[in-house]
Amino acid sequence: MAQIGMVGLAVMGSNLARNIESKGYSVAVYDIDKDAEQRFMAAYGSGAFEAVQSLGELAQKLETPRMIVMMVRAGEPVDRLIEEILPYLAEGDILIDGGNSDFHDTRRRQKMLNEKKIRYIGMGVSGGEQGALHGPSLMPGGDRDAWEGVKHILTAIAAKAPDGTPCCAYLGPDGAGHLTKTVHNGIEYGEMQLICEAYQMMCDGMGMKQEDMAETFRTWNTGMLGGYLISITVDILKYRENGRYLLPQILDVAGQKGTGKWTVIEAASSGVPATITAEALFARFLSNKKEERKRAAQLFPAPELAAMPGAALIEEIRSALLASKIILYAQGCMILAEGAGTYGWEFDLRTALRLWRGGCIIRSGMLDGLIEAFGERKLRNPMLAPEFTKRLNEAVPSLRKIVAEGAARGIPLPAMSSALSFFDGYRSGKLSANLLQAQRDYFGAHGYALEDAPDTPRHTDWTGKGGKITSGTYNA
Ligand SMILES: NC(=O)C1=CN([C@@H]2O[C@H](COP(=O)(O)OP(=O)(O)OC[C@H]3O[C@@H](n4cnc5c(N)ncnc54)[C@H](OP(=O)(O)O)[C@@H]3O)[C@@H](O)[C@H]2O)C=CC1
Ligand SMILES: O=C(CO)[C@H](O)[C@H](O)COP(=O)(O)O
Repeated sequence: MAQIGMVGLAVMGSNLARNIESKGYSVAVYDIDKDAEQRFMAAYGSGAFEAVQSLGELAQKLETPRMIVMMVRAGEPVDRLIEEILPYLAEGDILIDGGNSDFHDTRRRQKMLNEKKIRYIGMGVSGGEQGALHGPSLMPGGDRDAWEGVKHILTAIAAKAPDGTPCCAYLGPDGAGHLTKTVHNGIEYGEMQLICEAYQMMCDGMGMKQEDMAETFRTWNTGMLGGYLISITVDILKYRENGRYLLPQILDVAGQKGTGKWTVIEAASSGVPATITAEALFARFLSNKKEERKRAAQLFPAPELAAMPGAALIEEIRSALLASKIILYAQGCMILAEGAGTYGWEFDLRTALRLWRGGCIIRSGMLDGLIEAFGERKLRNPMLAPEFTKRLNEAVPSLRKIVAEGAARGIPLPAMSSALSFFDGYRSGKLSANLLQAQRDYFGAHGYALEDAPDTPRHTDWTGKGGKITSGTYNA
């Protein structure tokens, strides 16, 4: 009998199964793609693995209560798999969805499964192929007693943070784990786009050679700015195939599998201005319009300016990246905090931040500072913590300079520009929304309030021709 089942043996499922087995557990493995299953057994079958031919056989081969991890594509395949496996499960069995599921789906599935007395965990997994094999960051949410049943396995396979604690902890009920993973990926989108913009400034703005850019990113891989994404950027910049750098040969059309989009949808639903992830997502969409972009490039030439000189400018790009990254993480924290309130979860933001210190794609030198910032006092935004306030005041002048240089040269910097706009909006005691409210009241009788009576709605007949009926003043 096997102690745990793994369904889906592509890159994540197969490596997680190997990780679990390496910690002394026996694993029953199953994939609908029988070639994938055979390849897995041919390579690793000498270990404590047992391949099964059907979901019914999987259920028979597992110790009870059964623990089954699903590592399949998010969306309809998860629903289909649950429907197919359900007849073979018994009361108290534990199903874990380790894919990148939309947390709304996880909430729905947990409710449905709990009614059938099946325990459910929606678990974010991050770290890609290497993380899954050697230690991922695991973000479980769902049934607490299911967590109690599986935590010995999950904490054994998880990455360890620099202080030695496992990057795996229970985050809260139903969708808490998957929302945490979604926001992780939203931050991932933002940070990747910011790094790409720094690269484009160096490459197109300064005409730097690829080996010099690699060396620059290498020196940046320290402190708050340092982290996994900077380190892989160094490797990518250095990589050659047949003597030629590979990076310039790669088609500039970005893919995406949904989590960035869901982060932006959740941010919009809960009224959080997650501007950097939104711009990073839209930048991917724009990259897809390759043919149109090529045509437009003929019609709209870039401003002709000499390449930007100087080592000092590289330091400005570094600072601009740091300022943007602080704002990006602050926006991510805002989404999580808002989500926890909306869905009524007992959710400690610091637990999520601790899980991101090892194993995951956004592990970086910024996390300890964020955990400390939220520990000190009930902060809504880490930008208001003294350490981050100081860093931002030091680095934002560089962000202004780089955004201006990019604009003058026609280099698109959507994530950095939106970081700066957010920053300036956030630090403005007075915005132009007074005019906006007046416009809404003018054309739709939506009402507005005065500075000295913010809770008293009023309406003005701006043209002298309006009626006496006003619109409701609710916010959607
Ligand atoms: N790749 C990554 O870096 C990361 C991926 N994830 C998430 O993990 C999940 C798995 O990703 P990944 O490993 O990349 O794999 P894929 O999503 O590419 O493939 C999943 C595997 O599961 C199989 N499968 C699909 N439906 C079933 C089913 N009903 N029963 C059994 N097997 C099934 C697929 O077979 P077939 O191909 O025939 O459909 C395939 O072999 C996804 O949700 C992904 O978003 C999370 C973190 C990182
Ligand atoms: O979850 C992941 C990393 O954390 C996966 O690699 C995911 O596929 C990345 O998102 P996208 O494919 O949309 O870039």
